[in-house]
Amino acid sequence: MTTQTMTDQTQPENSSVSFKMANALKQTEERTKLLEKKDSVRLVDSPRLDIRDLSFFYGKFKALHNINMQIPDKQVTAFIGPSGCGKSTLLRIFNRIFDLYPGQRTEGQILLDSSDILSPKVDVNMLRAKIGMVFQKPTPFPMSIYDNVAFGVRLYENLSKSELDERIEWALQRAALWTEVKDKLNQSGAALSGGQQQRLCIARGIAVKPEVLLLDEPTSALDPISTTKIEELVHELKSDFTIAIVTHNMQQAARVSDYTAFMYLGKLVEYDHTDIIFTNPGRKETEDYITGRFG
Ligand SMILES: Nc1ncnc2c1ncn2[C@@H]1O[C@H](COP(=O)(O)OP(=O)(O)OP(=O)(O)O)[C@@H](O)[C@H]1O
Repeated sequence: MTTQTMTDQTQPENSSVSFKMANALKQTEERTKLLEKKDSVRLVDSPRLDIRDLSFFYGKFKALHNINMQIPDKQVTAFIGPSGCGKSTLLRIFNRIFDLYPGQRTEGQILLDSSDILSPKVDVNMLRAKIGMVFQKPTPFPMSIYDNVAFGVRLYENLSKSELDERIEWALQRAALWTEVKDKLNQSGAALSGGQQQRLCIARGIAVKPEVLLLDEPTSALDPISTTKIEELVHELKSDFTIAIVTHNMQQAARVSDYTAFMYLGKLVEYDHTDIIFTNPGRKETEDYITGRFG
């Protein structure tokens, strides 16, 4: 049934319910057409983020071009591609960090739980509780280990002392840091090693129980042992969270991710299951990149 006939049959002229239904149907039809048209798109079984025709501008410079993809729930999606292709720009859109900078703007939509997170109506603080981010360099706040992890929880929730203690322990356990810090929770987070600091930042990120965790090159400043720990952690965390990770390290993408997106010059060139991207990519550019021929 087309949108038009649906509308005609069910709609008393001013019924907002039928109007919404017709609108939703129209959007679905448009989306289907869009997806059929594009080869750099992959639909996933249970999308957590649905990115629709997303473009991004730094002033007049268009850094991202009409990205269409879905990020699957409780899986790890890696973003790879040569320096400057737009990986970090894309990740920073997901929790609207770009809002902090004048002159940066988006076009298109990103749906989370069927609402557009790019809408001006969205409460950005609440959005950042749902979509947490961990940066390249560990960035513990200048406060104790406990207060670092409690920081976001205190902002968004009103827990009793014992509930907060429980949440801190849970987050540090999930971040595989509890046994190393449980006897020094009041010490400064800055006194931990780089790898521990990054796990502290992950604990801080998950303490508010976000739906999505964004990791922007989380191991690039770490030694190999800490890197392995974070990679194991990423694998563990996907049972609870949807994870998107930007990495320069292709072995890392191959090891930790279920899906991989290859970007080049602000475009999504190819997006597929990680084993397909690394063993049988569909595009020459992807093959050239993963075999080290450029980038
Ligand atoms: N603040 C900014 N103002 C203007 N242009 C920017 C800004 N930040 C990034 N760009 C440009 O946007 C494009 C994408 O940059 P981005 O940092 O997202 O790439 P990337 O793939 O994450 O690179 P890298 O792997 O080196 O971190 C590049 O051309 C970059 O020069």
